[in-house]
Amino acid sequence: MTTPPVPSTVDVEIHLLDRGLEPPAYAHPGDAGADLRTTEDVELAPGERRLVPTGVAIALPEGYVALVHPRSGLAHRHGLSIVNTPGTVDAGYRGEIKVLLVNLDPATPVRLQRGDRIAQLVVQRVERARFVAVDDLAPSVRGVGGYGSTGGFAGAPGADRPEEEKLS
Ligand SMILES: O=c1ccn([C@H]2C[C@H](O)[C@@H](COP(=O)(O)OP(=O)(O)OP(=O)(O)O)O2)c(=O)[nH]1
Ligand SMILES: [Mg+2]
Repeated sequence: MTTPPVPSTVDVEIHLLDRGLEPPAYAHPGDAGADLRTTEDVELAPGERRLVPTGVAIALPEGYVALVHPRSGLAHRHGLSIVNTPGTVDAGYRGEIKVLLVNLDPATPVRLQRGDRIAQLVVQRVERARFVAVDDLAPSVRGVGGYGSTGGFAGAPGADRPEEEKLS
């Protein structure tokens, strides 16, 4: 019988700037994102965006990043998203993590109360690139094709036109 692998964890220092709120937490074992809460009551009109505080500051180890992702349930039910999704929290950042919320619903305001879970923080390893200048890039199968070069969806306007024509 094989033993299940031990989940990978990393210690991340956290400073709770608002001790009245629950700290970020994973809702289930195996979840990638730990939920972040708003410290404030917030009302967002349709189309409005707002930088919302979470009351949390962290010190990531070098070689890690924390990404601020929307919560899919709030996006689905209320059209609540994040303008700069996913937000990037650098390893060297010691300030309060904030969430740039946007109400994408065309008609209905979003009303959040202090303590509501508004986003999720995904901590992951990240490589730093050493950029090496060259005159010719290594060839690849894709080459310079992008922006829909492999096709879109069947009902899209112009879907019957050749791929090269649609790109120009
Ligand atoms: O959703 C986010 C995104 C960023 N930040 C904080 C942490 C991050 O390390 C810092 C800078 O973010 P970013 O590099 O994305 O913004 P910038 O516009 O490039 O600002 P800067 O010039 O400070 O790097 O802001 C957040 O709290 N929440
Ligand atoms: Mg930056």
